[in-house]
This record gives sequence, C-alpha cells and structure tokens, in this order.
Amino acid sequence: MSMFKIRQKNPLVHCITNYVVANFTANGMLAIGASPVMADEMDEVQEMVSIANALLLNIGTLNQRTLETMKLAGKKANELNIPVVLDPVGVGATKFRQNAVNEILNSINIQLIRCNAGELATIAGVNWHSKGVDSGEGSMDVASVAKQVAHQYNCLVIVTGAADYVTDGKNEEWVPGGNELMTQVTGTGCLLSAICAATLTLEGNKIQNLQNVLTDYKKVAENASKKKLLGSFQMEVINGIHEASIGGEQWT
Ligand SMILES: Nc1ncnc2c1ncn2[C@@H]1O[C@H](COP(=O)(O)OP(=O)(O)OP(=O)(O)O)[C@@H](O)[C@H]1O
Ligand SMILES: Cc1ncsc1CCO
Repeated sequence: MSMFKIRQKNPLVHCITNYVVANFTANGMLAIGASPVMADEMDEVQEMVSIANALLLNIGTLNQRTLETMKLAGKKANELNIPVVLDPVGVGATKFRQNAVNEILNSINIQLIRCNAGELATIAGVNWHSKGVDSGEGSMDVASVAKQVAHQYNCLVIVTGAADYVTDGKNEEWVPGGNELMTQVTGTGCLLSAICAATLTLEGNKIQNLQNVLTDYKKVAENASKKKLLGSFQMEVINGIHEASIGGEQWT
C-alpha cells in the first residue's frame, strides 16, 4: 500500500550510493513512481539535496571523497529537515567503513538505519563474523539490539533477513515471508533502502508506512521467485514493485 502512496507523491530522492547498484536503484525507484537522482560531487551535493525530499547515504563503495560529500549532503539535509537514510553496507568488513559509519552517525541526524543483521551487530558492537557485504554469521537478539541502536542514535532501525524487523526503539513490527533468492542477486537491500527513503516522505505513522513497504517487498519477492530463474529475478522484482505501486490501496 505504501508503494502506491509513493507513486501518488512522486518524491525526489537524492541517492549517494554505490556503483554496483546505482542503475538498479534508479530503475527500481522509477518503477514505483519516485524520482531518483544520483549525485556525489562535492560542489553540488548541497544544492542537490536542497531540492530533494529525502537523502540516501549508502556506503557500499565508499571512499574518502564520497565520505566527505555524504557529510556535506547530510548536514544540509538536517538543516532543511529532509529525512536521511543510512545503509551501512558491509560496515563490519573494514576499519575504514566502521570509522566512516561512526563519523556519519555522530555528525548527522539519521532518521533511519536500514541494514542486515551483520551490519547491525557491528554498529552495536556485538561480536559477529562479517563476510564482505553479506550478512555473515553470529547470534544476537535482533530486536533488543536494534532497539538499543534506535535509542542510541534516536532513529528508526530496519533489520532485513528471513523476517524483517522495524523499530523506533519502543514500537516494533516483524514482517516475515519473502524468498531467499533476494540474497542471490545484488542490490535488493540497497534498493529497499532507497524505497524506505521515499517512504519517509509520506504522511502518517512512519513505522506503519515502513511496515507496509516491507510487506509489499516480501510479497514482490514471493511472486518474483515463482519462475525460479535467477537471471531474470532482478527484472521480476522491478516488475513486481511497479505492479504494487499501481495496484491501489488494496494491493497485497
Ligand atoms: N533468508 C531470507 N529469506 C527471505 N528473504 C530474505 C532473506 N534474507 C534477506 N531477505 C530479503 O532480501 C531483501 C534484502 O535484504 P538483505 O538482508 O539481503 O539486504 P542486504 O544484505 O543489505 O542486501 P544488498 O547488500 O544485496 O543490497 C529484503 O527484502 C529481505 O527481506
Ligand atoms: C557487491 C557489492 N560490493 C560493494 S557494494 C555491493 C553491492 C551490494 O551491497
């Protein structure tokens, strides 16, 4: 239902994202009727974010220069009350990513962290075996750790996996379902973060809106998996979110 609302609103989402998923993210955003713009030049990010409705910071292929542009854009977004989403891709993999995420979280008001369990563990300082940009392995109580992080940074937290979880530190929702093929193609999490940025521009209860989007996305994954063809799966996801966004209030 929230994808339908995003299409009604047509928000401009400024994405500073990684070069692996930039094209998929842009196509996914267009598919739900949002307007994506990718821009990471130091001399234009403040101007660009000023005309945007939301900002996405995704550290998937971060470097010193893009870290600086993220901080510039993030601070400007805060000044203008534009929601900022952080996708801390692979934060557990290197010291550079960990320091960068600490710097971002301590200098910018992030409205939502959208991460997988391994990324959450790193941000919370929980012992975890990271594996590049994948979730990796370990054990923790996702709900209590996510709530702790939400309190620490005064933000919403979404942790994706076999079941997705969303919290503001107090209220919480679980969204089960979907299909594991979502982890076999690149960028489904990154696109979801961009969609969440668009979702934060909607009126109404944030947790409820995000839960609706997570539910839609799980349903899209289930439908897309029916063909059991990995090569066309990404395209089926794009087709599915497009369908969800034109499906009206009742689409499930
Ligand atoms: N085991 C699983 N079963 C079903 N769905 C899953 C599973 N793991 C992840 N997903 C789904 O895959 C989507 C992306 O979540 P994931 O946790 O893989 O993000 P991510 O690791 O940040 O992805 P990426 O870095 O590839 O963008 C979400 O919709 C999530 O619900
Ligand atoms: C594979 C990969 N490497 C850096 S970012 C990225 C895309 C998935 O997050």
